[in-house]
Amino acid sequence: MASLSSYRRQQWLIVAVALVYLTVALLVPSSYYQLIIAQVVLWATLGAAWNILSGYSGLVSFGHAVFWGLGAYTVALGMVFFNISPWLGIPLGVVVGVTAAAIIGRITFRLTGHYFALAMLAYPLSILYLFEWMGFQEVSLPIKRENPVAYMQFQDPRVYCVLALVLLTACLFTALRVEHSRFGMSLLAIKQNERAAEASGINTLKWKMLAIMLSGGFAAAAGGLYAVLLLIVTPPSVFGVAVSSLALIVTLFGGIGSIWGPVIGASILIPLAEVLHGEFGDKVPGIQGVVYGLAIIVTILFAQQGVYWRVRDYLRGRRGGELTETAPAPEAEPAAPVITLPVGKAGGKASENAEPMLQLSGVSRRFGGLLALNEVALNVQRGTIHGVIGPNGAGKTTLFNTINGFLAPSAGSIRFEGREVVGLRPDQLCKLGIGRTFQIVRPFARMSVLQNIVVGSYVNTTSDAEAEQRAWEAIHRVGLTKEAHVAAGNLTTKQLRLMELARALAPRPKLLLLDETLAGLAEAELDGILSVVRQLCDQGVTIVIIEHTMQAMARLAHHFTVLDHGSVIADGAPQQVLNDPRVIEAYLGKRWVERAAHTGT
Ligand SMILES: Nc1ncnc2c1ncn2[C@@H]1O[C@H](COP(=O)(O)OP(=O)(O)OP(=O)(O)O)[C@@H](O)[C@H]1O
Repeated sequence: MASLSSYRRQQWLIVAVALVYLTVALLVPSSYYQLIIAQVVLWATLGAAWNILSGYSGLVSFGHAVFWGLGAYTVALGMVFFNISPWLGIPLGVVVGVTAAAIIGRITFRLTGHYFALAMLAYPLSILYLFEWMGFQEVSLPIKRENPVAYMQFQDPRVYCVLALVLLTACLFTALRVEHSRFGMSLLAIKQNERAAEASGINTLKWKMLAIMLSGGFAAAAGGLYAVLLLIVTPPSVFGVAVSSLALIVTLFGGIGSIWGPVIGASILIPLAEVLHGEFGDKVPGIQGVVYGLAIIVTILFAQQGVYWRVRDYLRGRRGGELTETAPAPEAEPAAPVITLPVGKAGGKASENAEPMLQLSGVSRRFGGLLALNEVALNVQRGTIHGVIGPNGAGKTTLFNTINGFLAPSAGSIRFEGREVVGLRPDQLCKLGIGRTFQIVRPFARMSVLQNIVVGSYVNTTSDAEAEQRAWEAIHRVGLTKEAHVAAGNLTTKQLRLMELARALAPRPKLLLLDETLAGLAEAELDGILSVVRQLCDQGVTIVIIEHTMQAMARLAHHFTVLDHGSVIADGAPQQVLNDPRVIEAYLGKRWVERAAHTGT
């Protein structure tokens, strides 16, 4: 996590930027330019609100106009029908925006990727037609000459700049708080790999719901103020595709996933588009669209993550790839964590009569007509390394997915420490003590090794300091202390594997599922990882490992289970299993079994 000083610096920077805007707004003589400044700030607020959901969690929304429009219409209709002042109308709009966000999130978070993006597009469009159908084609805010201030109707447009700046500052402070908390780290983890985040104990639905509600609230507030500024609201002007697109464009151009992106994007693009429209709009109608189109092309060609990240990467590249805003490594290493085993002994010596830590019986999993797991029975003894092997497509990953809750078994029972765990979510299983790594390592590339691992240690910790302490423990255990502040994107394959291991260790699991942890490593690199895995077992972590590298497995595992076509075909001590003709046949084919029998090997 970023240090406190970096957080404070950013807070001061927000205040400084707001003051610069205020000074410019006060100095600019023409009310036309003052209105443009107010609009810049409102679009930056919409972009920053969009960023809280889409920038951090990666769930791209093409439909933020729905919140903006609901905020605008709440203010307009409240004033027309109930004489409600915008001072109250805007907070009411926020309530409507947050409620809409909660409903939309609950429905739409079932989807991911481009399905989510397209579904989001449907909301503002359907509401646009609904409002037209209800006869709200053009709603003008009544002019209140008798008491303008009570209805937010000011002679001086600079007052609107001040109000918009207050809103933007609140939104940026909130976004900064999110960015520097377990909330933001959890959203970033979801963005990189939602499944890995769940396996790290993160309740992904909870954080996504919070993000969309915050985002919807700020977008609605900005929409409400926009209605006050323009005094007229039409469905296409507040629910139209152009609104959602602009939120996206200013943020993508300025820098996605950073609080500064929407500010940079809106500050460059909105004045450019408005001034060109003012100067050449009569000769080149739609010139604003050209500006936004060019901004997208420039982003795609020169700065896919946006101007902010391009500049930051350039500056960081000159400093040499280290992340400087992270806290320094503690001078004295934290004491090695003590993991106590409730039953049995650590060190790969399972007690013969002890109840297995993990017990699977009759576990089947169907994918349509394919039986990926067929009545699998498996006992993992506490304190052992249990290898699961089998040819490609045998069902090994499906087995892990059912154990850690990604997939529900079609039949059978899974007991962990005597408790039936079928039906529990991955984050709940992680809390119980089941950790997991993945075949494909997906680090949070821009985050440091420490930050990557802190995400894993949020489970069962209440404070950020405790989470960081646990992350350090995990870092020391896998031997990545020196690399703690290096950006994960700069690690070697071996270091990435160790980091992934540390992330799974951070919540102090009792049982660790390692999915092909040795994949992609050179022969010389294997020993380092193998000794870490052995050490973990010696410290009391029970390990189930899937691996293709048979020699490495034979050196590591105390017990083998072999899967083929979803069924267990052998189970026992490594040597006994490896000489089993059914295993040789599954791996090498019938001819090898005959040859082995012939030669006696
Ligand atoms: N979500 C899914 N939908 C349909 N079929 C699936 C799904 N996941 C796995 N399968 C199928 O189930 C079978 C077992 O796959 P699984 O990935 O568990 O095998 P594996 O032993 O891990 O293979 P590998 O060693 O190649 O990773 C395969 O035939 C695979 O195509």
